[in-house]
This record gives sequence, C-alpha cells and structure tokens, in this order.
Amino acid sequence: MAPAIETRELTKRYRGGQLAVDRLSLTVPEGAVFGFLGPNGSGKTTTIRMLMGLITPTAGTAQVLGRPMPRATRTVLPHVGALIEGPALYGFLNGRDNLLRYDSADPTADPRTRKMRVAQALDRVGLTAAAAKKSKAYSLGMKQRLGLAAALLQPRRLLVLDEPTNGLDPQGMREIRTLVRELASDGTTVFLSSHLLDEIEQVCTHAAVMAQGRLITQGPVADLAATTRGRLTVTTPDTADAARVLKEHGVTLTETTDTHLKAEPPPPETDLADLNKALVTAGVRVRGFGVERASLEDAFVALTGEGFDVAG
Ligand SMILES: Nc1ncnc2c1ncn2[C@@H]1O[C@H](COP(=O)(O)OP(=O)(O)OP(=O)(O)O)[C@@H](O)[C@H]1O
Repeated sequence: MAPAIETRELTKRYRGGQLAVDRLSLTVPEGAVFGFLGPNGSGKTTTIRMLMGLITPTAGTAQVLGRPMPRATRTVLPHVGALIEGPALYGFLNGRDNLLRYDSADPTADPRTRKMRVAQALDRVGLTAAAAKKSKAYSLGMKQRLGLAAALLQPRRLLVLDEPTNGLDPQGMREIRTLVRELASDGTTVFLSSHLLDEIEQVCTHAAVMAQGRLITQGPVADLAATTRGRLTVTTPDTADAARVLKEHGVTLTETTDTHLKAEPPPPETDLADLNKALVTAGVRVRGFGVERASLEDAFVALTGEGFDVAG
C-alpha cells in the first residue's frame, strides 16, 4: 500500500533567504496517526503548506495519497480534510452558516445532504449549542473546532491538522484528542503537527521530530522513546540530602523540586537497590523510587542535545 504521504528531500527556502525546510524525507503510513513534532519555527507549517499544494517547494518532491503535489492538488484535495493556521471564517456568519457556505464552495459536496452533514460535523466537534452564534464571537478554541468541523464535512482519507489543539483549554484538548482517535479508528490517516510532546505521545502511533527545518528522526512512537533510557525519580521531602547522596553515587540530577528529584539513570554498574539503601541509610525519607519509561521529550533532548525550545 502506498504511504499516505511521502516526501523526498523536500526543501523550502523563502524569498528572504530563510531555509524553512531542509531536505525532508518523510513517510506517513496509511492508517497512521502521525505526529509531526517540533518547536515553533522548526518548519512544520511550511511542510504542511507544501503538502497541501499551497506553496511550491524549492526542491524535492511530495506525494500525497500517491499523487505528486502540487501538480495533483485538484484531484487530491477532495480526499483531504485540512485545518491549517486557523480556519478562514466569515465573522458575520454564525457557525452553521459558515459550514454551509464552506460546503457549497466544494464542487464535490452533495447539496442534498449538506444540512445533515453540517449538523453531524457540528455535533462531532461539540458545537451544536453554539451553532447559531456569530463566529466572530467564538473563542479561539471554538474557531478551532469549527475549522475541524469543516474538515469533517465529508469522509476523508487523510486529515491534516496543524496544531489542532492550539488555544484550547485542557478539556477541549482532551475532546479533540478523543475525536482524533475516533477518526483514526475509522481508518482515516491523521497527520497532525504539534509542539506538545505529551500530546503526540497520547494520540499518535507514529511521529517525526523536526528541529530547524531538518528531520531528526521518524518512526513508531514506541520505538522513538525506547531508544532513550528512562529517568530516575525519587520522591522525598528531604530533597537536599537526597541530591547529595545521589551525586556522591555519580548520578546527574535533571530536576529538583520540594517533593521529588529527577535524574539521569545511574551508571549501569550501580545497583538501584544499593542506591535506594544509600538514601535510606543517609536518613532520607524515601516515598517513591524508580526508573520511569523514557518519554518522547527525553528522546528529543537525547537526539538534539538541547531542550524543546523555540528556534531563533
Ligand atoms: N512566508 C514566510 N517568509 C519567510 N520566512 C518564513 C515564512 N513563513 C515561515 N518562515 C520562517 O520559516 C521558518 C519555519 O517556519 P514554520 O512556520 O514553518 O515553522 P513551524 O514549525 O510551523 O512553527 P510554528 O509552530 O511557530 O508555526 C521560521 O524561521 C519562520 O520564521
């Protein structure tokens, strides 16, 4: 089966000279929930705009649903639901009318089922109660939902969502994640960009990590985290003493709060049981002690050698 998205050496240099995407070769398997992860400015939106045929690459190729972009834009886009850079809304229209209008601009949409499909899409994103409200009165999160509803007006083979939870409160984020999982379980491939590592870990089967326009790594999420060693966490009210003992045993601390310490995993020759015993012997009251599974964030830091910060 052809991948849902495949790029080869895809490159974009903007007119001002900014190299936004640098020789990106990406493979998004059909049926995946693919997280496109990177700090602000790492080239995610630029990539998505090339994939959707909105801008032309400087070099390299992109295939979406097996067809070359931007050449096949007209045949490919009807199968793709996209939410990019916040939806274009008519503020003077209410949510429902925005969707009706959007759908009627789509030559492949059946006008006979329009009202029903709009109602279903509104329901799916939780906007039924706010459907009669003018969209200029919508919060950022409601606008984001309306954009998602627009992407869901028709069955799609691929959904491309640029930062879909941007501007949503935690409850709204959870709802969108649940929705993404539901859509994926229907067989739709979902490609979503995010700068939130835990979001990608929670919903994605696969991920690619970008930094400064370059691909750092890609693959199944479980594999990405598995290549990185986990973190040692000690929960204790006596963090100062615990820090001293850990350092004496060659452990590098990464985080200290009033209630716990986090550290690089101890060197392999150190037995965790001995380390725990050393803490207790030194009078540290240990409430919790263990090595956590590596997160995608750990993997990112290990891969790039830097924190997950905004590019300059
Ligand atoms: N139209 C443009 N003209 C010139 N430079 C641009 C343009 N759009 C983006 N850039 C630059 O290209 C780089 C990549 O930007 P891009 O928006 O693709 O990143 P991003 O990963 O999507 O970030 P964010 O999460 O902030 O949207 C940035 O340095 C940005 O300043």
